[in-house]
Amino acid sequence: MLRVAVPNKGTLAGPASEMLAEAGYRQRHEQRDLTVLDPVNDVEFFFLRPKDIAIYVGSGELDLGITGRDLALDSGSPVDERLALGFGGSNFRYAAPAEAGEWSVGDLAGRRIATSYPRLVTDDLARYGVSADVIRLDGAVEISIQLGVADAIADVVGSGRTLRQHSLVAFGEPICSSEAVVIERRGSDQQEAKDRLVARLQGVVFAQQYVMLDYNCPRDLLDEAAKLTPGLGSPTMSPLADEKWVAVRAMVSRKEAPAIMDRLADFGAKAILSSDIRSCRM
Ligand SMILES: Nc1ncnc2c1ncn2[C@@H]1O[C@H](COP(=O)(O)OP(=O)(O)OP(=O)(O)O)[C@@H](O)[C@H]1O
Ligand SMILES: O=P(O)(O)OC[C@H]1O[C@H](OP(=O)(O)OP(=O)(O)O)[C@H](O)[C@@H]1O
Ligand SMILES: [Mg+2]
Repeated sequence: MLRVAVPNKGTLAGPASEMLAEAGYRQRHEQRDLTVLDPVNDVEFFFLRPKDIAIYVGSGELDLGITGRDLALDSGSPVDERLALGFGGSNFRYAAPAEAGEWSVGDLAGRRIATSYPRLVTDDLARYGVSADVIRLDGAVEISIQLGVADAIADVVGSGRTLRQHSLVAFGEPICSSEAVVIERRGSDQQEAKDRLVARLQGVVFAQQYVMLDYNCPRDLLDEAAKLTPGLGSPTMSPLADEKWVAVRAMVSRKEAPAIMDRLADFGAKAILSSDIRSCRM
């Protein structure tokens, strides 16, 4: 049986479970449940703290895990990234008080840097050849400067609201650009079962990036229509009762769909419909 780690709380927990459910796996109904057995798919899910997941997967106790790329890197565990899931996006960045002027990474030399991700920070400072005092805190890192235990911080930046609230300004290149990822242990077994779960999740990730467009197109404009909506292979075209018209169906990128629909309408297509795709295998 495949053993898979899923975040039990925090930013990644809800979307991770929703994505697994969409991929056809049984998920917990009770927030407090720590395990869920899915006998149909021969998988057992373990609901763990996001920070601990790479440790369980890296030790070989669990076969796969969903966690943040930043957390996986910070764990130092021997895990590989199998799939990026497209949610939980953030940047891990240095920040310092706005009133202290413009900082660069070199200015961190000899300073105290508070963070919940000490390995990420230590490794990054080493890349710059900067020697500083890394102070490990569990959370609420943004307040540490105000409270006098640090001169600068390195933390997760999502919307940037928390930094602004504490009059902090990010500086330097992002240390890590993160999102939720599926990780596995380097060189572990159960390859076939792992590939199946990853393929199912890939199908959901892919489906979320596309919509299905259906529209009726005048037959003499089909070439133009095919250029606008080439689909992934080629668009499906079916005759209609009225011979002058053809029904066209093609997948298009979700982001580009509204503009493509405008252009289809402009050149005379009718009954242009966009619908969600829930999952797919390409
Ligand atoms: N706006 C955000 N705030 C916090 N984490 C985010 C955000 N966006 C994405 N993430 C990602 O979520 C993961 C951290 O999750 P979370 O903060 O829930 O865990 P935690 O800090 O260990 O738990 P907790 O905050 O409950 O102690 C990281 O991979 C981080 O990059
Ligand atoms: O840029 P923003 O959208 O404001 O989000 C970033 C903040 O969210 C996270 O905190 P979290 O809620 O996980 O609390 P924590 O600091 O206790 O981990 C992170 O550590 C930042 O503090
Ligand atoms: Mg957090």
